[in-house]
Amino acid sequence: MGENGVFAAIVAGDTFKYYSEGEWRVSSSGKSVPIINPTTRKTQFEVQACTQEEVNKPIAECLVKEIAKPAKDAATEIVRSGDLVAYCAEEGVRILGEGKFLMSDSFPGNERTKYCLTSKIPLGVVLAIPPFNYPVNLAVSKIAPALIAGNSLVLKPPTQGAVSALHMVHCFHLAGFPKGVISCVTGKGSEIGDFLTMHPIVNCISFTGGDTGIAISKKVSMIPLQMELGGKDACIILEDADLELAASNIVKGGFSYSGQRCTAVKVVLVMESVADILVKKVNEKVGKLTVGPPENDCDITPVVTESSANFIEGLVMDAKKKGATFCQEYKREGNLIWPLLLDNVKQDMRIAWEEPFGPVLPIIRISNVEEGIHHCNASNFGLQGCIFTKDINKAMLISDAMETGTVQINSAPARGPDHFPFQGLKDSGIGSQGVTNSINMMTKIKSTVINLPTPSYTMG
Ligand SMILES: NC(=O)C1=CN([C@@H]2O[C@H](COP(=O)(O)OP(=O)(O)OC[C@H]3O[C@@H](n4cnc5c(N)ncnc54)[C@H](OP(=O)(O)O)[C@@H]3O)[C@@H](O)[C@H]2O)C=CC1
Ligand SMILES: O=C(O)[C@H](O)COP(=O)(O)O
Repeated sequence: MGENGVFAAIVAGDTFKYYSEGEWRVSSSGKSVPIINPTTRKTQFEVQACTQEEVNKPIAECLVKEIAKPAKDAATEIVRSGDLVAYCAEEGVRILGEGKFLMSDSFPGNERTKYCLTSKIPLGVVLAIPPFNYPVNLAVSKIAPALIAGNSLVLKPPTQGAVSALHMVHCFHLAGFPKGVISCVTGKGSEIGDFLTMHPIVNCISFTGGDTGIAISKKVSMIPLQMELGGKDACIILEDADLELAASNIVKGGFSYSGQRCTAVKVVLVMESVADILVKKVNEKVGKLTVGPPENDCDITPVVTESSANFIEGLVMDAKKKGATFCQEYKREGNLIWPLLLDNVKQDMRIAWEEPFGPVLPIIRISNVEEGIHHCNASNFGLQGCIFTKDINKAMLISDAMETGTVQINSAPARGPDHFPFQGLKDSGIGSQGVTNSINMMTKIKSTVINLPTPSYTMG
């Protein structure tokens, strides 16, 4: 079985290596897969039995390098994307296999002369535009429902994240997707965006990102839009809350991927009577966050661009000038900003309203819950929110009063699991995502009506 000369590098002992990042490698699984010669029915070759981690790593490493996502989170994004595709394939079969049969005499005044058959048909071409923070997962969450519903798809990946997305597209290519079903065009959104979004062959746009989505909505013609835009997710803490649980969720919700998630906790509204204890607990946890390069799997990594870092710094300096309490010293090196909790934030500070998309979290102290609800509802955003209390009755009342697409009770905001509906009110979006909603949104209803000359029940 041995290979000689130029091919020696691709074999380890009797087993062929696998190829990743320009190198021939041996799997950490220590296992191999036999390839049986159909003629002799004996093992002819052995190849590496790669682990799931090794399969994911080529894409995941791009995420680390391109968007500074911590290594563990990058691998999670890839696994999550694979799971989403698998679930979508099943859900598509369920949803698209369904139709409806309606009879005219079930509506007042009609006879049984019409049989209506309805089914779902594809829209045509779906344009998918994901943002930098989930260039793979938020691409797949658009690609999978579009394809299972029978559409073809054009992906315009975020510039920062494009290489990760290209690797993901290659997986679809390797899986044998027919030519032309998926296209992936790269380039700056500011340069090719209008051409794509206003292109006459595009029948639907699924977009995730910032205010750009609002501009697109105003420009495009009469096609279905799915827009997931910014958020200023509020976290309301009542007096009876489990403060340890709340503190853990505030840190996880506010600082994971350095706050660069639309669903990040972006303002904490805490009852004054428990504010000191909560702030102490949150500070202890913030102190344990590691700061540094994504390759080292640090919790806080450089934010995506220098202009993002400058924007975040602008919010911090505005809060400083207007008297916010700094729980940590503000520290920045290049794009790396150390996690910062700002206490006693007031309504006139920009950070009370704007989303930093960075590791900086404001705390507003409130004297009653209505104040918290009012702050949440006064925002132009309405993505998610969360409430911490042990009183489920109160939580339900507050949830109903909050003008956000989702309210989490006793947990930080989050999009997943990916089959849950995900939607924003007001400037946070149009339509609803989640596997089922996306499949439905990317199809049209088609009816065929059979007309009988005489009512069917008159015979016999
Ligand atoms: N609701 C949600 O799920 C999310 C919301 N966000 C929001 O987005 C903000 C910033 O994220 P970011 O990714 O920079 O958002 P952007 O809106 O700037 O970019 C999102 C996507 O749109 C593309 N794009 C840019 N200009 C145009 C255009 N004129 N026409 C069509 N496409 C265009 C970008 O491409 P290119 O990279 O080439 O510019 C990118 O692929 C955050 O502050 C947050 O508010 C972000 C992530 C998720
Ligand atoms: O774009 C985003 O930031 C997301 O849609 C949030 O997803 P997550 O809650 O799973 O991080």
